[in-house]
Amino acid sequence: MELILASESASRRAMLLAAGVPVTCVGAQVDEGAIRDSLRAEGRRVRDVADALAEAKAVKVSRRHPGALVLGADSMLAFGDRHIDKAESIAAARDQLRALRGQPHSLVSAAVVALDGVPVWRHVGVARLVMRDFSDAFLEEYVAAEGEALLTTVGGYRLEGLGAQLFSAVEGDYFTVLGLPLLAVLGYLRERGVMAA
Ligand SMILES: Nc1nc2c(ncn2[C@@H]2O[C@H](COP(=O)(O)OP(=O)(O)OP(=O)(O)O)[C@@H](O)[C@H]2O)c(=O)[nH]1
Repeated sequence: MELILASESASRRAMLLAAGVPVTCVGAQVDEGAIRDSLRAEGRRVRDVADALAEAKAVKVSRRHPGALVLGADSMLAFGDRHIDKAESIAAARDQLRALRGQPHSLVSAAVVALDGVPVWRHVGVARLVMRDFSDAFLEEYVAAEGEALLTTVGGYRLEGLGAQLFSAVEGDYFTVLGLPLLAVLGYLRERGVMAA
């Protein structure tokens, strides 16, 4: 059975391919902002919003690919009562990192698998990260070194890269931080016989 990744995330695609899961990537083109705003207005938790976005992506793409398992995903930061998404500018990313400095936050990555337009599996992974109280000079060097990459990730960091220098502690699943609760996804694919058990 073919697995389709309803995501344009290079990190998610790379994780699955590195784990030996052949995937075809198809962008979902979902209006994430509309879904996010309406659920936030209802006071929904970050994990529920991420789950709903992952479902919307998986279901939309699976309607166009009957018979295929379609994996959708979404990652967001929970910081106090704030829901944090990808920054829209380098200045905003810098401000976001300054706000997160010296504080704990959670990175939530939701995954939903859909088949023929119906969700058939879901999992939400949560990792807890503690950002060290780095200096302003460090922050400027980091922002200059990362540049546009700051806009491609939900926290403005790539843990597997320079982002490692931002943290004093990371608790939970490394893959969840990178954008996918990969171990849970692999477990499901084995259950479905897509991968050898
Ligand atoms: N490489 C890397 N990517 C990260 C890290 N933290 C978060 N991300 C990425 O941040 C992005 C979160 O944005 P999302 O809206 O969930 O996904 P997207 O990249 O817009 O892609 P779609 O699934 O098509 O919506 C994802 O691509 C995650 O893989 C990290 O530490 N390293």
